[in-house]
Amino acid sequence: MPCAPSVSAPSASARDRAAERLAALATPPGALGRLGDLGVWLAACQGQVPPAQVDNLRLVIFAGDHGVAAHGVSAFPPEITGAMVRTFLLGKAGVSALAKAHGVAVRVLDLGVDEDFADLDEQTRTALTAYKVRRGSGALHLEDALTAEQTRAALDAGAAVAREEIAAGAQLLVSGDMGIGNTTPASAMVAAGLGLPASEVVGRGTGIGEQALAVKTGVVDAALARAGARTADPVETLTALGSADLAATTGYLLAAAQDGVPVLLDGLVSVACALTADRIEPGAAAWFAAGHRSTEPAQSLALAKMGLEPLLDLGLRLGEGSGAVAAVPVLRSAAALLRDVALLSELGA
Ligand SMILES: Cc1cc2ncn([C@H]3O[C@H](COP(=O)(O)O)[C@@H](O)[C@H]3O)c2cc1C
Ligand SMILES: O=C(O)c1cccnc1
Repeated sequence: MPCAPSVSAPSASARDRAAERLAALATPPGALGRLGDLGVWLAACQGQVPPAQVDNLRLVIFAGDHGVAAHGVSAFPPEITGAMVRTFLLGKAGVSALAKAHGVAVRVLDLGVDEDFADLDEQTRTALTAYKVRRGSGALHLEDALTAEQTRAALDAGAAVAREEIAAGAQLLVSGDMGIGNTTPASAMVAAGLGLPASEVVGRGTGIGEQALAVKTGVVDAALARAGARTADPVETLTALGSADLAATTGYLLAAAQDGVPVLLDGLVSVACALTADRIEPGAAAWFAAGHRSTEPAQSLALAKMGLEPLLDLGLRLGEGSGAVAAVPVLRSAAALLRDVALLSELGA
């Protein structure tokens, strides 16, 4: 029987050679700061020095609805999820503008939106819903978000999508999220992974006030209590506390790490799923860089647990992949510096 793919580390020899090249550039030692470190990470992921410029970047937005959204945890109604999916298809969302500016390909997939998109033309609807697992996910404080079979199907779907993008030439993958209420399951997954109470992880999402924040905190604590000891297992955590879209995102990020393709992480959902991927296969996080710091406490806590320092800190709290895509020019800057700067030994001084 073939073994399931597992995660190997980025190339230590490419990392060492890249660090040597960085130290030998015609710049004062350390002058490139974190751009230098980022270039070294990229070279280690690619296994080549200098690293190739990152031209082929792909964002996949995993969309889904969340039963918990009917329980007062978001500032917006669930109908926005489907409306935003249509906006991604039109190329008019926040992340669409950023992706256009930075040459990032965007694909949106419905893993669990609570509607059937009957108004879309057949080709668009077929592509959008090809990996759909269910309509909406269970309200995590009251019932499991998914069945075990649905969790497996969603993890496999995300992995298949990552492999399609890699086969099409992706040099770097980004995950995006769309789903009203999704910061609640994402916070619960971080609380489960880090062993923290809701009060330490929960944030304001789309901009909820004090009252809704108290409701959201209570919901996450109730969900953690309901899941109990199952939170010790990352796949069980997805079944109890996640959703179809979050499980697919986890499978996508894990497959990127297994196949040795680097990832720029986005906000809370992306990072909660990255943490879960790293719990499933420890070492996966070595393939991830943090695009930005979101305003959600759980995102910062999960990044710290994975040892990742965000490239940008702009007060962004959008999701969709926006913070990762905004960091793409930083990544390209790092690659350009390690590729195109002369060596001090070549100066002839
Ligand atoms: C118009 C609009 C566009 C968005 N794009 C991303 N989100 C983000 O906000 C939601 C999560 O926050 P919460 O858990 O508070 O609902 C998700 O849909 C996420 O993708 C949006 C939210 C709205 C309203
Ligand atoms: O951190 C995020 O990515 C985030 C925050 C609020 C709403 N949606 C996403």
